[in-house]
Amino acid sequence: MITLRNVNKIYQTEHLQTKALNAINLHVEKGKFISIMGPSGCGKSTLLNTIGLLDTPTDGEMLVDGQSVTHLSDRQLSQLRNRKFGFVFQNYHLIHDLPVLDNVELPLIYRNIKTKQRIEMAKAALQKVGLTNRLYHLPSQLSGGQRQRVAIARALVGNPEVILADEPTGNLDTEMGEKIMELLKQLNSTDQITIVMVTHDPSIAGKTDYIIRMKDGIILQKPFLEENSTYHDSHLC
Ligand SMILES: Nc1ncnc2c1ncn2[C@@H]1O[C@H](COP(=O)(O)OP(=O)(O)OP(=O)(O)O)[C@@H](O)[C@H]1O
Repeated sequence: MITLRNVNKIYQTEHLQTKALNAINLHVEKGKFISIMGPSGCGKSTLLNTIGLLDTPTDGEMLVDGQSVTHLSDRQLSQLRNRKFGFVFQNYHLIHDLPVLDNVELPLIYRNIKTKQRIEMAKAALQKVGLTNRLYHLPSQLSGGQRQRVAIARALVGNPEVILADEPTGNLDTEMGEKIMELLKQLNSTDQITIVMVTHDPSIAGKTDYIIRMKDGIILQKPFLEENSTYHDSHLC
């Protein structure tokens, strides 16, 4: 579904050059739930944002459904991004003065969907995350776990094939984190949504199909699950 071939990402500031991604080869297969782990600054978010077409590689090739995206215009990239991906962040990224329903509707406004249909789609997404009783609450009137559910509903509302989640349980206590993880697992297994998730929590990562371990911009280790199978080799080119 998504393939990175020899992808590098170099950030250049006035005093420092950082190789955030160093010759990354990776294939994300449809329907999988993958986690990315590694120390702070090793390139996890950069990798996630590159997969989601939010960051552009410095060089290397990226394919989405077998088509190279390397030479797409910004407009083509943002259309593909909006259609294909839903994003979930550690800090929820909700708009504070908009009620839950309006927050979830937002991505549909960019698709020129009419109001009535937008409301129906947003309500359906909120039903999937179990929040139909909070449609008109403001984010400040919700718990952390509920805010993350709203953010997941917003990611789901456009029917994405892939959810990219950057530490979705990072601000939640263990119990809430596990509930969010159950929800993501359910979306993966029932709705066949591919999920790539950055996490620092080994117990959360252990519930995913496989773990990509990074250090200094490099994919360090092939997935530890099924250590002796050929399965992982087909995922990491
Ligand atoms: N916009 C930027 N400009 C310059 N350097 C950057 C930029 N974004 C990231 N970096 C650098 O690239 C490296 C990788 O950053 P990234 O955010 O991907 O790491 P991470 O593994 O997600 O870290 P954390 O776990 O702390 O969130 C870091 O050394 C960081 O300082």
